[in-house]
Amino acid sequence: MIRARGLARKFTARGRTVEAVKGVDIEVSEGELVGFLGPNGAGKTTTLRMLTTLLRPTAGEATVGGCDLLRDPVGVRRRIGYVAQSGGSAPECKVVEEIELQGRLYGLSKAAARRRGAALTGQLDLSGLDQRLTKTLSGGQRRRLDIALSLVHEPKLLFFDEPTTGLDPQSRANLWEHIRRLRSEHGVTLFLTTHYLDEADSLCDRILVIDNGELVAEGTPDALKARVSGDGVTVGVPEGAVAVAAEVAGRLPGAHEVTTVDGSVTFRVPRGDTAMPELLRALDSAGVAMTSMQVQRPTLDDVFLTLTGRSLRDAEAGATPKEAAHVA
Ligand SMILES: Nc1ncnc2c1ncn2[C@@H]1O[C@H](COP(=O)(O)OP(=O)(O)OP(=O)(O)O)[C@@H](O)[C@H]1O
Repeated sequence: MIRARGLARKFTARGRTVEAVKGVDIEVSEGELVGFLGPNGAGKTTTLRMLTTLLRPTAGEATVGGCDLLRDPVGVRRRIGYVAQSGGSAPECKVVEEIELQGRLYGLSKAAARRRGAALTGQLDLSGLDQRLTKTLSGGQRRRLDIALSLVHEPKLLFFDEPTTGLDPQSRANLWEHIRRLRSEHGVTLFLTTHYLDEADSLCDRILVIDNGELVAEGTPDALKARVSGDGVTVGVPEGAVAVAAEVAGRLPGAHEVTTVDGSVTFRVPRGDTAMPELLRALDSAGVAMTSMQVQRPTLDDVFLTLTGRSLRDAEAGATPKEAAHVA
């Protein structure tokens, strides 16, 4: 469905050149739900805008939906849907009118546009809202309308930029369900960008991790997490016993990354659950009473940290602000 080789994009603004995407290879098969994960400013939107023909690459090539990105952009556009971060509905238009208008723009007859509008409002739980002005919709409802608009021409490949940014937890969960159904019930292949770890983890079959315009990893959420060496363990002990507890923890087979913070010791071991009884015995022999204990399976943030040396959240905090002007 998507095959990109060495896709790159530079921006030059006010005499400064930014290499937003530095030559990425992307492969997405039919029926996959693939996430593009990275901090703010990593190059996700730029890549998506290139793959959807909105921005010309400065280097590289791609086929999208079977059409060549550079030689047949119109063919690409016919075969894909794109839900942009900002959405695209007109505020003073009714929901159903907006969908039907989109259908007409894609060349459907009035009757066919009406049928498509009815099918899409049903599919995306918008039936009861079809006479509402789009400006009165909630964030989640507007997102569902954006999806409906992108599906009018029945594309088999949908690009989705930050699907749930700005939504409350309930609307996010609801939107995730709709995204899953697009694939399972309607056979749509999905490529979405996100900087939410939980979103990538729960929704995607496969994740591509991008940082500073380069792909730094790719795999299923589980395979990526397996690249982090072991479970994280945090053990609480009385203030005066932290140094002894750290020494005891460091002697466990395979223990590494031992650190101490206030009244606790954290470290990694290959298997947190099997290390626990041994740690308890060893602490007991050293005369240290454990006050709390937590074992954490690796998260995607641990993956990002392992790969880049920075936490995804820190990377977000240090992101470079976007230039105001687009230099295409
Ligand atoms: N039109 C532009 N002019 C100059 N620089 C740009 C332009 N668009 C993007 N950039 C820069 O390219 C880099 C990648 O931006 P991009 O929007 O692709 O990141 P992103 O991963 O999508 O971030 P976000 O999660 O915030 O949407 C950033 O450094 C950004 O400032």
